[in-house]
Amino acid sequence: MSDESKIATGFSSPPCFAHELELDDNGYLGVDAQTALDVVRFRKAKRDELIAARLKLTVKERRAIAAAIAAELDHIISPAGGMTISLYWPIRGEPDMRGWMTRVIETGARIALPVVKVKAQPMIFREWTPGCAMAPGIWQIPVPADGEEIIPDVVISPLVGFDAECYRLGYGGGYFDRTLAALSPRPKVIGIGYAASRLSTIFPQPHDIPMDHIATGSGDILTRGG
Ligand SMILES: Nc1nc2c(c(=O)[nH]1)N(C=O)[C@@H](CNc1ccc(C(=O)N[C@@H](CCC(=O)O)C(=O)O)cc1)CN2
Ligand SMILES: Nc1ncnc2c1ncn2[C@@H]1O[C@H](COP(=O)(O)OP(=O)(O)OP(=O)(O)O)[C@@H](O)[C@H]1O
Repeated sequence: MSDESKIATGFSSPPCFAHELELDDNGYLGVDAQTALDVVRFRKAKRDELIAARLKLTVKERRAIAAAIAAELDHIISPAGGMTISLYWPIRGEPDMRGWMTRVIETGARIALPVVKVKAQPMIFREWTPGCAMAPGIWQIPVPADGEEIIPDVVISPLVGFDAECYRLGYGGGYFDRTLAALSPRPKVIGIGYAASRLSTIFPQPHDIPMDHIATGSGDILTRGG
């Protein structure tokens, strides 16, 4: 601790900022309105920047990174019969993991995709198999057209950005955070994205749920708290 803050507070531990927290409409602790607005602005600017940067990668580069991420995923979770793993249908330059999804099914594991049934609510998951009937979901992203709701053991989520604490920056809908908050027991959560999408911090807010691992195909798998 710096001498300056010791002098300022007279205490040997950092000051408590609990008085700056308040309950929002959802009943959870939030930061003050100005801070929340600053974070929203920062995230929007970073999203636009990071998506534009990854769209500049060539198809060949993106393919090589997706293959390296697949190898890291095999290392982290070893897909096998009895497991249900959720992934995503790639958009806007996200790593395309559809080849790996098919290989995972060959191990006997099941693949699920997220479905936004109600805007600004937790997503549900439906099983995906190669060639299954698909229908356009939110943002026209294809989702399995029908099938019962299933609960994944492992959720693999695409990252627009991430930080060293394994916090995720997504598309600003709060969908993964809401979904993870609603799942009990909580699945293992792995974020995947590009090494160049790393930020020093995403300024985590009370609603942000960190990933357990982040794989970028760079050979350096991030583990929360590790
Ligand atoms: N490929 C893929 N599929 C996915 C996700 C993903 O990240 N990647 N999702 C992962 O979650 C879900 C969709 N995520 C979405 C996130 C935001 C908005 C959206 O409407 N954003 C608003 C801004 C929100 C706001 O500011 O309140 C917008 O762009 O206008 C839509 C879908 C489900 N499917
Ligand atoms: N558990 C929750 N309950 C209620 N609102 C939430 C919850 N999680 C997130 N939100 C809301 O969603 C908004 C967007 O969150 P955030 O910026 O973290 O989205 P994101 O993780 O980038 O998006 P996505 O997961 O959709 O890709 C937040 O400002 C917050 O109001």
